[in-house]
Amino acid sequence: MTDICLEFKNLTLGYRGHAAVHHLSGTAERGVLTAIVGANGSGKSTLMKGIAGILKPISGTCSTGYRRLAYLPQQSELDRSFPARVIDLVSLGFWQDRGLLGRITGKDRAKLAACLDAVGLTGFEKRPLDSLSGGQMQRALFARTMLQDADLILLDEPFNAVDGRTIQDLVRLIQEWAAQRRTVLCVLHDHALVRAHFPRTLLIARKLVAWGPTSEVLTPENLSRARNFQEAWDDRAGWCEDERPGSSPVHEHDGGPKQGGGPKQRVAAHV
Ligand SMILES: Nc1ncnc2c1ncn2[C@@H]1O[C@H](COP(=O)(O)OP(=O)(O)OP(=O)(O)O)[C@@H](O)[C@H]1O
Repeated sequence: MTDICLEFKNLTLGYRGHAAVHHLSGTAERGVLTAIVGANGSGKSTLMKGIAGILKPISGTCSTGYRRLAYLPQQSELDRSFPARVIDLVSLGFWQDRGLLGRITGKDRAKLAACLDAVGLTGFEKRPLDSLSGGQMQRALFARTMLQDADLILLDEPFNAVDGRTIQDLVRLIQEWAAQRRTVLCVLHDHALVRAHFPRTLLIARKLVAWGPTSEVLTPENLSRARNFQEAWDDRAGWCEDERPGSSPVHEHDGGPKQGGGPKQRVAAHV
């Protein structure tokens, strides 16, 4: 039995016919902690949405071998003015087991208390969400993620506007998840943090630049290639930049997988 949790085959994702992530192929193994790195607009969140099934592929496939998925979007995509308390938000982690109106059992309450304790929020149960600091909110969202008991966890910029102490605590939790054989993909901008704590990295610039051991991916050469790809990108294009008029025939990503033969990857496309 394979230990692959995720497999991309020539995956292209985008919006209204405009591709945002091109021809991604590779695999992620179970229990591996991977950082997703790239400039603003390089397609990191688009990739997360594709894996979560929120965006359907324009072409290619994203196949998954996971049992349960937990997806934590960027904080900017969350509405904190919703009149709810910490306990309401965290209890949503039971949704897959209990449904929205399901009764929470005594055992569930003990689990909930343990998760709040693990993120340092014991005593915050009744606090309204709009009274939390950014770091406290992120801790509550991590507690909800823990309750989901997912084997594939997607975190989109979880450390934005979060202080060093909170980052340290949350990184420790992420490492525990990986030690429990959960697969974690985490979008990050801080390369020092990635080098220190994330064994694997996927570097993206609308297409895969490199994917593999972090020390082999975050090289000056790969980062410079990523910058060049990104700068050359035309957001209005509906086709691959490798196949623009004048180089080879144009395709619109609607005829199934067609390889766009870009520059060769320097690192094997699997983790
Ligand atoms: N809902 C949408 N509709 C149309 N285009 C979108 C949508 N969301 C993202 N895009 C475009 O897709 C491209 C990739 O965006 P994406 O958000 O995936 O990048 P990112 O790497 O996550 O950026 P950042 O680091 O700024 O969060 C961008 O050109 C963006 O404008």
